[in-house]
Amino acid sequence: MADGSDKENDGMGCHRNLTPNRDVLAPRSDVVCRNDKVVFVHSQMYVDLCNNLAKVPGRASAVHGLIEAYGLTKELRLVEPRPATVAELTSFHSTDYIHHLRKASAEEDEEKDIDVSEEFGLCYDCPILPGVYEYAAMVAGATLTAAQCLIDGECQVAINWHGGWHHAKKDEASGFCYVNDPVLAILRLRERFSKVLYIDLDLHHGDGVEDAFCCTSRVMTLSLHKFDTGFFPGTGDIQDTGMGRGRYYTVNVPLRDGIQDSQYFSVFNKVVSQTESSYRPEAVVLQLGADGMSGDPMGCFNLTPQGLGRCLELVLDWKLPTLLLGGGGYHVGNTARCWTSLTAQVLGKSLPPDIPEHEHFTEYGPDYELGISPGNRVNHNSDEYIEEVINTVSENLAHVM
Ligand SMILES: O=C(CCc1ccccc1NC(=O)c1cccc(C(F)(F)F)c1)NO
Ligand SMILES: [Zn+2]
Repeated sequence: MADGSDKENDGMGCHRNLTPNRDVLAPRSDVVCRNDKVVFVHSQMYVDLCNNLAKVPGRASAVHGLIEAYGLTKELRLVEPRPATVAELTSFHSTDYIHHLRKASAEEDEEKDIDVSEEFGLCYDCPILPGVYEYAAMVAGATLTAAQCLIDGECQVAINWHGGWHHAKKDEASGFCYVNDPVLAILRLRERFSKVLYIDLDLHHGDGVEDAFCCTSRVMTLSLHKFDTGFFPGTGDIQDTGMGRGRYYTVNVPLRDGIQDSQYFSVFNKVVSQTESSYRPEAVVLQLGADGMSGDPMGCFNLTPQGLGRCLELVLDWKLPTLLLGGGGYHVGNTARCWTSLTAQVLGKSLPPDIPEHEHFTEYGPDYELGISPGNRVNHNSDEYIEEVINTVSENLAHVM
C-alpha cells in the first residue's frame, strides 16, 4: 500500500499530509458544463475487443446493439476510446504486475511461466487469454476517456458500460478483473475534484476500489452488495469503515439473497442521501453491475432496471459530474435491457416496451419486451434486518463531515 510519497495521496498509504491543504479554497465544483450532451465511450473496435475477451462473450455487442436499436446513439455524444498507457495503468497498479500482464498476454501457452503468473492472481478466475493486456488497457483507456470529458467540462454525465472492473488489486488480478478502471478514473478525477464519491451497486462487493482508498477521506467508497458466508469476495462487512484518515469514509451495506427493488431503494435512499449531505462530494463514479438483476445466472438478488433506475435518478439529481460504469451481468439480454433502460433515463427518454427488430433480437425471447419482472423468490432480508443495517450505517456516517 505505501508508495513512500510524503504528501497525503489517494489512499496508497496512510501518510501525513505535508503539503498545504490545497483543497480548502477550491470551490465545491467550479466545472461549468458547456455541453449538456451525455458522453458515451464507443468504437466498433472497442466493442469487438470487449465482445471476445470480456467474461461474458458477446455481451458488449448485445448492449451496444440494443442501445442503437432504440435510437439512443444519435442522442449521445460518441467518443472513441484510446488504450491506457503504461504510465496511466501504473498510477495504481504496480509496474511489475503491468509488465507481467503485458508479457504474459503476448506469450504463447508453452512459454507461460505459471508460478510467476499465480503470484499476480493470473490463473483460475483470471486466465491469461491472448490479447488480455490490449483488452484491459482499452477498457481502462475508455474509462479514463470518460473521466477526462467530465474534468474538461465536456459533459455532466459520461458512460462506459464495458468498464467497472472493481475487483482488480494493485498487483493482482481478481474476479476476472485485470485492471481496476474505477480506481484509475477516481485518481484522475482527484486531480480536479477534491472529494470524489464512489458508489458500487454490483451484486459483489467493490473490494478493489475500497482497498485503494480505505486510508483517505478524499475518496468515499460506498458499496451495496450480497454479503454471505462463502460468497465472493467475502469482504464488505458493515463494520469495515476504513482506516486512519479514511475511517468512516468507507461504507459497506451487506445484503442477503432475494432483495427486491423497494427494500433496495429504501436502504440506498437513506444511506446515499446521508452520505451526500455529510460528505458533499464534487464528482461521482457509479458502478452499475447488472448481476443483481432478476434472472441473472448468479441467482442472488431479485432487482429490476426500475429499481437501479431509481438509485440512478437520485444521484443524477445532484447535478454533479458523474461517471457511469458497468460491471457484472451474466444474463446477456437482461444486462442489455438494464443498461439500455439506464442510458435512456440519463437522456430523459422513455422507451417503447417492445424490443425493436435488430441483429440480436433473438436474445430477448420469449416475450421480446424491454421490462424485467422480479421472480417470486424467497427474500432473506427482513425489514428488521434492513432497519438495523440503515441505523448502523447512519451512526457511522455521523462521524463524516
Ligand atoms: O461479477 C463479478 C465477478 C464474479 C466472479 C468472481 C470470482 C470468480 C469468478 C467470477 N465470475 C463468475 O462467477 C462468472 C463469470 C461469467 C459467467 C458467470 C455465470 F455463471 F454467472 F454466468 C459467472 N464481480 O462483480
Ligand atoms: Zn458482480
